[in-house]
Amino acid sequence: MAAARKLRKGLSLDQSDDVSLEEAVLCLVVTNAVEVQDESGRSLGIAVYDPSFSWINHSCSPNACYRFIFSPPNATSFGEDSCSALRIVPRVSEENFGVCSCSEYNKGTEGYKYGPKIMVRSIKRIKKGEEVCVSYTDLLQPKAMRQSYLWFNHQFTCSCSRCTVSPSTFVDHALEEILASNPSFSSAGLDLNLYRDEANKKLSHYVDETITEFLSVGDPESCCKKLESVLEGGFHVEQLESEDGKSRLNCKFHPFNHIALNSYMTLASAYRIRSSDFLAFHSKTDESQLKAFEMSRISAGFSLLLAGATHHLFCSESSLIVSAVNFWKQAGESLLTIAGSSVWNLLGLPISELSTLVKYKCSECSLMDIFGAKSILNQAERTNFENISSDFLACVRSASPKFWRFLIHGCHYLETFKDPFDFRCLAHARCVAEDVDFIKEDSNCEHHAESYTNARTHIYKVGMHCLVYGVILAHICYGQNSHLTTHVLNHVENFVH
Ligand SMILES: C[S@@+](CC[C@H](N)C(=O)[O-])C[C@H]1O[C@@H](n2cnc3c(N)ncnc32)[C@H](O)[C@@H]1O
Repeated sequence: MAAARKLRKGLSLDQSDDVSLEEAVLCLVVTNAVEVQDESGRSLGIAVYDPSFSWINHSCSPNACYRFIFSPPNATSFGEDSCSALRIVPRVSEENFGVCSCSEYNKGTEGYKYGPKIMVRSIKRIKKGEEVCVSYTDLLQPKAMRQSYLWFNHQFTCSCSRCTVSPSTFVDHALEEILASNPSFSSAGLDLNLYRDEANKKLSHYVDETITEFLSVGDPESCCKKLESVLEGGFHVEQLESEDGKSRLNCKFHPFNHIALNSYMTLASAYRIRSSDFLAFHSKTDESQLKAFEMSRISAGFSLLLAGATHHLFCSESSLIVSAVNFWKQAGESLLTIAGSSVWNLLGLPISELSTLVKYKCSECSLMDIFGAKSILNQAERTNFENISSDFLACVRSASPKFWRFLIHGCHYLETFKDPFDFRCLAHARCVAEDVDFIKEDSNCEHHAESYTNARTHIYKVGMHCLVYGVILAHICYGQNSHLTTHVLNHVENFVH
């Protein structure tokens, strides 16, 4: 703004041009600014980078992504001091009228002092001459929501291949999918498409309100109740005329529906908070430790379901890799927290069992052998990523049913899934544990100890696979030295040693 005023003065424009000039500057900022987020995804404000970044257009199926680099490679903390160094300081000089590019800020001894660098990386093969695009919006939203966000925030209508293809892509269809849980409705041959929009709008509003209330008031228990009751019980769309009078259409979200995905994310964090609150506000009796453990289990269950559902979508739309990184990482961390919990002592498994656990090697894929030599990252570049990906999925798919029921015991909604990767049987049949009731009080019984050992081994195995796979994806999106890659590698190494 200062530069623009100076320019106006230089051009001898009169004061009446003030408003339009200031508007023009604000438009320039709004058009070209990007939200800067710290390493944990917290918004720090907006910044305008130089044209090599701000020339990049949006696509809902982008071939590149970006990240911010905050500190020199050896500085890891983000405390008070580094925060003050992150203030974006305007600089005015005669030549450039105060427009200071990020690359300039990062030069020389002042390097990294005034703001984060931005780095753009390809996430797909880009042919010579092909336009490089990033995403300006959340790619796990259905088309109408993406379009409305882009219109209100950037004033354009996206006409990328994902938005214009007809019929819509599998992912866009899936993100809005609802299921009729009313058999008479399905057999009447009525078209569910007619009700999809109405149902999605109505429920999206309710779920958004619940999540907003949770974020502002911070009552995780009420949030869990509300979200689970919508996910499990479904909802009524409207009264339908049928031959035998009026019948109600009862709908449920498909697990790929964007509202369901959003709810899983919220439920995973609400259960995590409930678990730590429980330990903080109750005396450390065996009972309260088991209760807190139950909440951590369910949180991990939602994380794993979210990762499984997103992976399915990612297989059709590879630009969802950025979401996949976060969800696999989150699922891996929650599972390893469960595997390393001291509560297993109460279930008859001494903590010493952990050392046998970490020696575990996967016979079906190389993912478990990598630590020691961080060669998987180089391997991921050399070998076919699809092979690594399908080996990984085969492993976690075969191991998950061996602990899934243990993990989700006590959560009615999660009990409707046979395992976190099988979306065929869906909400129709409840797959409640029939064989072993894992959480029994007589936990010293040999039979249970054996079941717990198996469950724990498989939780550890799948947790490790998820984290390592998350590292591989993070390596593709953010490069070898990214915060995420380092964070995940440290997490795994801490666990192993
Ligand atoms: C950061 S700028 C991108 C570069 C800009 N196209 C240019 O030529 O300077 C953002 C603006 O570009 C335009 N834009 C970006 N992606 C677009 C797209 N997919 N379709 C239409 N306009 C787009 C919008 O006007 C948006 O506000």
